[in-house]
Amino acid sequence: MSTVIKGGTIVTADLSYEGDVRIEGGRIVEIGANLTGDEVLDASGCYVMPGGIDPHTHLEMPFMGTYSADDFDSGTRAALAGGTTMVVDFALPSPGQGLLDALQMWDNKSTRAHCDYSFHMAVTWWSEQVFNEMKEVVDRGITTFKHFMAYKGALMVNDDELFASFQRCAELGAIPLVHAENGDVVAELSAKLLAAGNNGPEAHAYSRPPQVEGEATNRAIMIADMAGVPLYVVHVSCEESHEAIRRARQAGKRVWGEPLIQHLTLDDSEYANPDWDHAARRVMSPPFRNKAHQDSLWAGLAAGSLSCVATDHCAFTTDQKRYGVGDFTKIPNGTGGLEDRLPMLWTQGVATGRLTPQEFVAVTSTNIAKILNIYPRKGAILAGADADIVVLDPNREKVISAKTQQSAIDYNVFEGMTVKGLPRFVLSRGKVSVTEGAMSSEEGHGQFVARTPAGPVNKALSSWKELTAPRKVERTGIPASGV
Ligand SMILES: NC(=O)NCCC(=O)O
Ligand SMILES: [Zn+2]
Ligand SMILES: [Zn+2]
Repeated sequence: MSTVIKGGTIVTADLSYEGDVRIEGGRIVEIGANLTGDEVLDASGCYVMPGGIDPHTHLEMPFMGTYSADDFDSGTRAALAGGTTMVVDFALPSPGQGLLDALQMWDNKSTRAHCDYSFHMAVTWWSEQVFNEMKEVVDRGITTFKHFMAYKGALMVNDDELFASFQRCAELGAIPLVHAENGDVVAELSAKLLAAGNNGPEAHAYSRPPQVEGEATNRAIMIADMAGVPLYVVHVSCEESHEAIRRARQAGKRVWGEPLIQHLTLDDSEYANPDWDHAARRVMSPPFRNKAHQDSLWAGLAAGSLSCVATDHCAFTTDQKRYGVGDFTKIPNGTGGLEDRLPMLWTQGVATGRLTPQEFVAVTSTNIAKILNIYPRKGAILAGADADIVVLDPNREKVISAKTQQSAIDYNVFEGMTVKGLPRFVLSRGKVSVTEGAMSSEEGHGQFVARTPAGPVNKALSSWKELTAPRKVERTGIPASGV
């Protein structure tokens, strides 16, 4: 059985050209003119692009006394509906829990996935057990380790733990990720705000000013540099953090920054909304920022100082958000976005001229595939690549509404916004999973994507570090001790 995507414009991270794409056995087998197949998908007037890869999701994650509401069923349906064909979710051991134990939990949950997926492993505490299990985790194809510099008293790790874990990542050819916010300062500011009676959702934003993010980003960059390892900074929301990444990259450090579609398109005026639910639904860390920070993030995507657009999809229902009535620190942190990332980025990025279609592909798919060392199996339209494809119709439009979304929650932070640029078809390893908004995906179709460590950047960096490592100077004729 073969499928041909016919008559579209193929757009990759570096090229745009007319061509048909033939798929067999879940892979792209041929690209050319006038191809034939058993099934034909009409892509005329559309862009044929690598399916989106969302490198940052939290599906059915235990967090702040509850579980995020989208699981691998609804979450990956939402992904596919919006043109995302792979998600990378965070396996999150609770402090004291083994990494392999947590991995087993995530393996069990992910059997419901409709699209392919991989995991990052979180390092939420440090011990000999964690040190040892990191090797086994890498051997199982998980080569990225996330560290929370915030959430003091829960997931946060301190600088000595960061340094130890980063050095272990360097040895294993793995990449550390950081949630960069100064958790000590956030805890102090939160307590101060609460003591002053400032307990509404807007206080969440006051407790996490851009400085806490800029400071932690810079600290993580320097610690990674000393450990001799690349660094990936998740949910970069502000100029302070972007500036630290930009400066590091200009100095030759291997650092990637990931803004979220929410931070690019929604701003902090949301927290001033008089409706408590409206504001609380938008509580996430880092919080939404002002327009100047948004401009910085857009500029970073165009300039290449920021690399990937993610969602940090961590959706909680309104009832769950209400755990924090009277105390903003108890509002579960997180927002949704999986279904909306590509259409929002196309509408507000490509249609406005802030990004080219090629840059769109780079920041939604190809760059992260390269960082994760799964390119060109993922993130590419090439013979041999997995047929994870979005056929994007630049003229299809809709108004975003919670009523028609795949996500299990009862609202959408982009509610009422018009998006133009929607999938006509979405294919997951060759399976047509979405046709003009109608779902035909299959629970359990998604497969785990194992990754290999020591990608090109890790290799280059370790060669450089080895070359420039401290070396003892061998001397002859050393004078006698002066004592
Ligand atoms: N971002 C957020 O508020 N929630 C999800 C967990 C995290 O990434 O910090
Ligand atoms: Zn985070
Ligand atoms: Zn996250």
